[in-house]
Amino acid sequence: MSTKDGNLNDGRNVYYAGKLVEDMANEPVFARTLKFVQRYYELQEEDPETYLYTDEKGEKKSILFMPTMTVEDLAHKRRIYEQIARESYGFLGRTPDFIDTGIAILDYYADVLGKDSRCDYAKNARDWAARVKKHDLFISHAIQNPQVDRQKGLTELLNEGQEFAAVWIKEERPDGVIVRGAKQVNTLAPLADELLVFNLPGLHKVDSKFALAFSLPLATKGVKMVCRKPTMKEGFSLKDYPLSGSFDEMDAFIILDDVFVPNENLFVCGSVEKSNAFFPASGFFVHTAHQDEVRGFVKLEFVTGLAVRLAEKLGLTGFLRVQEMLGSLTVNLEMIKSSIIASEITAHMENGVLTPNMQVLLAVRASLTNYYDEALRVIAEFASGSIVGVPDFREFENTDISEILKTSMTSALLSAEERSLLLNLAWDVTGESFGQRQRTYEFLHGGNPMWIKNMHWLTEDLEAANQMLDKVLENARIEK
Ligand SMILES: Cc1cc2nc3c(=O)[nH]c(=O)nc-3n(C[C@H](O)[C@H](O)[C@H](O)COP(=O)(O)OP(=O)(O)OC[C@H]3O[C@@H](n4cnc5c(N)ncnc54)[C@H](O)[C@@H]3O)c2cc1C
Repeated sequence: MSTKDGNLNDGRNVYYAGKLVEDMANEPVFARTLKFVQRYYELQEEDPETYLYTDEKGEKKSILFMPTMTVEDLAHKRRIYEQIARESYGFLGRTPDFIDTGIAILDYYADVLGKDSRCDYAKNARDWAARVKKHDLFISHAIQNPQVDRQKGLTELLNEGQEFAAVWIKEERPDGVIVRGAKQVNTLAPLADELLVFNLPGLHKVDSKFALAFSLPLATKGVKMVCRKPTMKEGFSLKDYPLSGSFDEMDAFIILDDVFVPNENLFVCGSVEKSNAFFPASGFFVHTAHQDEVRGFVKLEFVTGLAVRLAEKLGLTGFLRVQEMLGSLTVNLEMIKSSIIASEITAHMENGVLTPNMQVLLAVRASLTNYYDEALRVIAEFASGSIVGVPDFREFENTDISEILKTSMTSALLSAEERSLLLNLAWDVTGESFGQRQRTYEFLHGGNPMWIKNMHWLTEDLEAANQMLDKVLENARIEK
C-alpha cells in the first residue's frame, strides 16, 4: 500500500465531508489529485536517464534523493523540480520532491540529532532516510501548531487544559512514547505514505514535553486526518473549472489521539535544544526551500502567461497602463528566475553537501508572496466583469440559446468558447475557492512573511553598507 501504487485503503483515518472515508479511490477529490501526485513516479519510468541516479551502493534511485555536491547538481535538481511542478502548473505545492530534498542530505546532517539513554536519534534518522529512499515513500510534513493563543507558551496552554495546542509526550515507555495533540494544517497528508511531525524553532526551556520530531505511517492507530471542505466542483467539466477540476491539494487538520511512537521512529525526544535545531540544522529548511521556490517560480510563470494571454485576447495590449502592468509582471518573473540561479551559484559546502544560499532563497520566498498577488490583481483587472459573465459550458450545447450565445460572445480575437475557457481559467485562479486557497497558500505556506523578513534583515551581510556609512559620517565629522 503506498502513494506510488495508489492503493491508500490501508486503514488510515481520513475524515472528509462528514464521514470516515472507506475507499480513497472512490472520492474524486482524492483520486484526481492522486493522479497528478503520481506523475512524480511515472516520470521516473518514462525517462530514467533524467529522473534516476545510481547511488553509492550502485542502486538506481529517484534523482531527488541525490545529495548535491556541485553547482551542476543543484542546477540539475532545479530542472527536475521545474518539470515536476509543470505537471500541475505549480498548483500542487507539496508533491513528494519537497521532503525528498531533505531526505537526500539527511545522512550528512544527522549527527546533529545525537543520542541519549533512550535511543540513537542520528541512527534513526539515517535508517529512516534509507527506507524512504528504498521505497520512494511520499512523506508529508506537519509543523505548525494550532492557533490557540500565540501569546501563551505551550506549557502554559497545556497546564490550562489545552491538550491539542501542540503535540506533546503524554507517557514515556521503555520502547517508545505516547504522544497526544494536533497540528493545524497538513497539505496532501491524506494521500501520503508517512507523516513527519516536528517543531519550528521557538520552544522554551520549560517546553521539554513538546520537544519531538518523528515520522509515522499514516495508518498508525490514533492518527486522524480531518479534511477541509473541497475546492473541486463535482458535476462540472474541466471547461468550466480547468484547474480546480483537477488539483484540489487537500489540506487536513491532524489529530494525534494517544499515538504510540516507537523508539526507532524518534528523531528528537525531550530535548528542547534538539527540537529547536531540527528544521534548520538538519538541512531540511534550506534544501526544501530550493525546491519550494522553483515550484513557486513555475506557478508565477503560469499566472504571468495568463495575464499576457488575457491582455492579448481581450484586445488590451494597446493601452499604455496595461503595457506597464505586464512589464511589471515579467520583471518580477525574471527577478525570481535569476535569484534562484543565484542561490545555486553562491552555494557553499556545509557538512559535505553543496547547500544553496538561504539568504537568497528567503528573499525569493518573501518576494513571491507579493508577486503572485500582483499577478492575480492584474488578471482580475483585465478580465473585469467578463469573468463573471461566462455561462455554464453546457449552454453552448443548448439549442434554445447556443447559436445566439456564440454569435454574441465571439470577437475578432476569440470564439465564444475559447473566450469562455480563458475566462474560466482566470476565475479559477482569482475568484474560486480554489484560487483563494492557492493565494493563501502562496502567502503563508513557507511561514508567515513577517518571520521571513524578520530573519532576513538579521542575517543580511551589511558590511559594505556599514563601511560606506562609517566613511561618510567620518568625513563629515572631521571636516573643519
Ligand atoms: C494552504 C496552506 C497549506 C499549508 N500546508 C502546511 C503543511 O503541509 N504543513 C505545515 O506544517 N504547515 C502548513 N501550512 C501552515 C503554515 O506553515 C502556517 O500557516 C504558516 O507558517 C503561518 O503560521 P500560522 O498560520 O500559525 O500563523 P501565525 O504565525 O500564528 O500568525 C498569525 C497572526 O498572528 C501574528 N503573530 C503570531 N505570532 C506573533 C508574535 N509572536 N508576535 C507578533 N505577531 C504574531 C502574525 O503576524 C499573524 O498576523 C500551510 C498553510 C496554508 C495557508
